[in-house]
Amino acid sequence: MVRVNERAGASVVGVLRGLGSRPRGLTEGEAAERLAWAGENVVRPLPAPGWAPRLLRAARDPFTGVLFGLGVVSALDRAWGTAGVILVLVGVSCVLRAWGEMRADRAAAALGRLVPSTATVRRRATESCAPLAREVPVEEIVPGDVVQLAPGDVVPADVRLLRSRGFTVHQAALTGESAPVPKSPDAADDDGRLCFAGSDVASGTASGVVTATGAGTVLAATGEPPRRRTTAFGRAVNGVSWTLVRIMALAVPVVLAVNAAVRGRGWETLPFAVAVAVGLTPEMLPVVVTAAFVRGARDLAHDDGVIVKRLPALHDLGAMDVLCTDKTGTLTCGTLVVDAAAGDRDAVAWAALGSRWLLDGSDGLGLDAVDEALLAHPSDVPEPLSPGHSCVDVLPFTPARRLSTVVLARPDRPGTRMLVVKGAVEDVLARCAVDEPEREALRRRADALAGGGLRVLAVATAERPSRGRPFTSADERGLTPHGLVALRDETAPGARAALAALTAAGVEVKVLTGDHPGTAARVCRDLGLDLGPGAWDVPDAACARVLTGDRVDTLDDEALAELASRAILFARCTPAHKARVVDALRRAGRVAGYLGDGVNDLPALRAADVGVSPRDGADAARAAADVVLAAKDLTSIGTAVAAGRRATGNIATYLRVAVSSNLGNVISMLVAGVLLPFLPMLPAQVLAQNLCFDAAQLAFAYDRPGPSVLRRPARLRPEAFTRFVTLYGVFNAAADLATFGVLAVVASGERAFHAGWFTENLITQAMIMVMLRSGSAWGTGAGTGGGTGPGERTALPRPLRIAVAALAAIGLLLPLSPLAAPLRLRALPPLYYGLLAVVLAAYGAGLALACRHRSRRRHAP
Ligand SMILES: Nc1ncnc2c1ncn2[C@@H]1O[C@H](COP(=O)(O)OP(=O)(O)OP(=O)(O)O)[C@@H](O)[C@H]1O
Ligand SMILES: [Mg+2]
Repeated sequence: MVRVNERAGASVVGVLRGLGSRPRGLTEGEAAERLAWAGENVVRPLPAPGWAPRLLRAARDPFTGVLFGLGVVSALDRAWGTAGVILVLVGVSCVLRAWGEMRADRAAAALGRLVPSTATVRRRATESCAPLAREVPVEEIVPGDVVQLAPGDVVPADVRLLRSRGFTVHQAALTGESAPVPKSPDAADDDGRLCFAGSDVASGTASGVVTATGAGTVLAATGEPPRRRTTAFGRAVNGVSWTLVRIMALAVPVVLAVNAAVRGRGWETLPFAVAVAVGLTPEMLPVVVTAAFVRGARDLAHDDGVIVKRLPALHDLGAMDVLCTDKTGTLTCGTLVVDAAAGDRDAVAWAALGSRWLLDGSDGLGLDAVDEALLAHPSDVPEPLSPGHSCVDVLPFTPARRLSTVVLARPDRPGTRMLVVKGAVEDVLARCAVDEPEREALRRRADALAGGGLRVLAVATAERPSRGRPFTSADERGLTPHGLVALRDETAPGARAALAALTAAGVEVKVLTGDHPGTAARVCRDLGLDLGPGAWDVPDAACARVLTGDRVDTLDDEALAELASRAILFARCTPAHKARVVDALRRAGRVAGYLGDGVNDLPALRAADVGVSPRDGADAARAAADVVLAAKDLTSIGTAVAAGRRATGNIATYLRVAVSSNLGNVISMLVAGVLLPFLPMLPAQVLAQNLCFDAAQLAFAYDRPGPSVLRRPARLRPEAFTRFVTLYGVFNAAADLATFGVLAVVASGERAFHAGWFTENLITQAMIMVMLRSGSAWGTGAGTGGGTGPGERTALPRPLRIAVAALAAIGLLLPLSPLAAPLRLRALPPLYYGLLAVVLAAYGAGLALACRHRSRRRHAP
């Protein structure tokens, strides 16, 4: 029935007629009917991928690539046993990875649904009723609905504009382009008249008729939105993966060369060399990662109402070492009150007049806290204009302009128009025609008021001859100032404590605001952020801790990265400045979070490693954020950071334990391969052992890391990781070699050797699972290459206790069970177990000593 987008070019009347709608909107009955045939307005850029694409994507990971390569090499060599084992490993790891991703996507989608979004539509109860603007869930929008749009809204469907005022949108979700694009019903082409689902309203207000919903929108047709750059989590996992891949690739030639040099063996050692390399893979990584994230995100949603929309953001939260936050509405309450005594009566009256016309022209939409405060202020002065005047145009506020203008027509002077301009003091004064001393005096007064923590606006007016074309920002010139308006904004309760807690947890806090540096500096000091000595208005040297947007503009990327690391407060920032500062911090190697609630925070929310928005922030801010906080309660960000660190700590524990024991095995296999006349481990045994290890290590997703993990940013650091696994890998190999010695004395034959090593391997693995986890009684191995202080032990959670006990039991009992024969293992003499106990005791003592030594070194002053 209603074909849509191609009608965009038609006249407003034509479009409305084509859609069976009217400027007053649909009736509730019509809307319900249309919902039934058009379906819910759910824009899903791509249907959730099925198994095949997921498996393909899983196969693209570096481990799978190496494993697959090794499998091909084995097959070419006709080593069918090894090739078979590898094939099983590749298959299992791809399936697990795909399954993990599916679970993660479902969990994220379920969490995402907890953050509902709404849109404002104009509808009528019945045909004869007056239209009412009301909020409806975005899913209930139908073609023909008349929607109203204001700054911070996400455009809910494809919309043909009917009316607009200074309307601009970000189309980043569609085009990746971040600058706001103007839209108007009078634009020359379709692109200018249409707003697309998924765009964010940057400034101004508009109403429009919905031309397409759900799968019919351009967003649905375009497919996946432009991908964000690699996240901190992706970088960390890549770093660790490639370290392992390098070791794996090195293992094959080393095994071949050593065997050739020492034993004079040729290519026949290839299958064995391959098995050694395969032994290094941490196959369970994707499963442990998903389980840790899903669990962390569920707990956060359940206990604290914090929604993690992109699961790896949990790692990025834990890894975050700098949090940039906006000020107004985030660190402050955002409920402004006019301070009449501090400002000028004349200015307050003019500003209130401007706000009133803004309200009138926008159906109450698009008013921000400043205008609301002015409207709420009880007027004690007469109207500055005689009654009967009307508003003919509006140049709305944008964070880049920092001012707003209403254009009024006066009945007493028909040929002229009156411009009423209010905005940031610097920006308004720059447009005023006054002599230097007066300008300077106003500026000084504004600085003094700002220094007291007040938000200050300047108000100015001008008369212009009326003319045919609309007024533009070029007309905001030669103004006459009317003085200053001062507004009070209390700091948010709990903000000081929350910032202190973040700082104590190793997260540096920086404030990025569009406000005056004086006002912002005062708020920072009130919240306990140390800005150092010196005044904000002395550039650079005196106070490097405060930077303004103007100064940011003069710096190249390198200089900005350096200064941004030192500065605490960035004032008079446009949205672009905020994003540039966040980018600079990331370039300087920091993991940067951004906390913000408004349209002026959107580019920065997208630029950050992790974007955080409060639930009552603008729709667009919530849509752009990775994490949505329950309320304006800043303490919950600390809770979310702790959850992120816990999840990362568990992943790191898994990696450390899995890779140290695997590396230990590789070293032992290398040595044993040279010493023994037979293979130290058969492919089937490698697989059985891997399966046991993998199953047991899944329990790490349910570990509770020690408190030290929560004390500083938790990052997977490839270098620290490599050092750690090398040290404990060598330890592990030493225990293996001691066991080989024991076996040489008490056992004879291939099967006994394999059985002896199998038992020792599983028990040592159980031991390091207990001893190398963070928060263990042996005081080591914390989070991510870090260390646990003395007395920080946390009890072994139940899943881990069961896993460890089962692993040790299988190690002891399998060679005695009926499974021993198919695995080509054999029972061992009792003497072996006695001697093994001695080896294990020595290994345990050695581990404990090494752990203590490491942790003492870390905690040395
Ligand atoms: N409705 C408004 N009308 C006119 N000027 C405004 C209005 N709102 C804000 N301003 C001025 O523009 C400046 C920048 O506003 P912007 O919204 O970018 O940031 P902010 O609200 O001050 O701070 P934050 O970035 O911390 O949210 C304000 O400091 C104020 O001087
Ligand atoms: Mg804000």
